[in-house]
Amino acid sequence: MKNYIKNQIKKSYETKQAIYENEELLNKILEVSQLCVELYKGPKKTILAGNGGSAADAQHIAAELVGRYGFDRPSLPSLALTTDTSNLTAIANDYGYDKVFSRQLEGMGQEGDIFIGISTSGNSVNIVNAFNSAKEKGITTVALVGRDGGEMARIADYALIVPSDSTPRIQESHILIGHIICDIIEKETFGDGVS
Ligand SMILES: O=C(CO)[C@@H](O)[C@H](O)[C@H](O)[C@H](O)COP(=O)(O)O
Ligand SMILES: [Zn+2]
Repeated sequence: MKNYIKNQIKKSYETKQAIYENEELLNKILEVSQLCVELYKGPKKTILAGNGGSAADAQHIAAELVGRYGFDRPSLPSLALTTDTSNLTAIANDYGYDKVFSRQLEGMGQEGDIFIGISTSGNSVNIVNAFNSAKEKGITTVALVGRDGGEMARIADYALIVPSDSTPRIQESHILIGHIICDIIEKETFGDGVS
């Protein structure tokens, strides 16, 4: 059993090692971070969404920005579309679960915002629909995904694909990438920058 636990940990750090060695993915993480830094120079916001564990990741990342990540500084506007149960239940009930994020994005997204959709498969239909709504509104789309990236990676402006086929291992890397992006945003916007 202890070996089983050690094997899970090994798989987790091997996935992170694969990211560490993937220059293309590292460049994309940097590109998305810089995009967010530019966004926060104006009155724009990041918007996030995901299902299940990825819903928790969306909320976690939004809270790092609105609250604080590493040090005290002014709040950065960020919205997780997974938190308002009245919106979620009404939209799911009246239009279907596939519309829970796209409908909110249509109401609350503004041109120039960035929408980050989080999914391990890259094929969650409610996020794919939200990407399509985002495009119509002039909102930049970022797919934080795994496996082969799925439909989301195909239609997003930027695709960060964790090189793994395991849902939990992908999720563990998603939050690592989310933390790195928040770290860069905070340091570049309010600190001494990132060298
Ligand atoms: O956290 C986990 C599994 O680790 C689950 O809650 C998982 O997020 C859910 O099954 C999601 O519905 C999966 O959706 P997705 O990652 O394919 O978009
Ligand atoms: Zn999970």
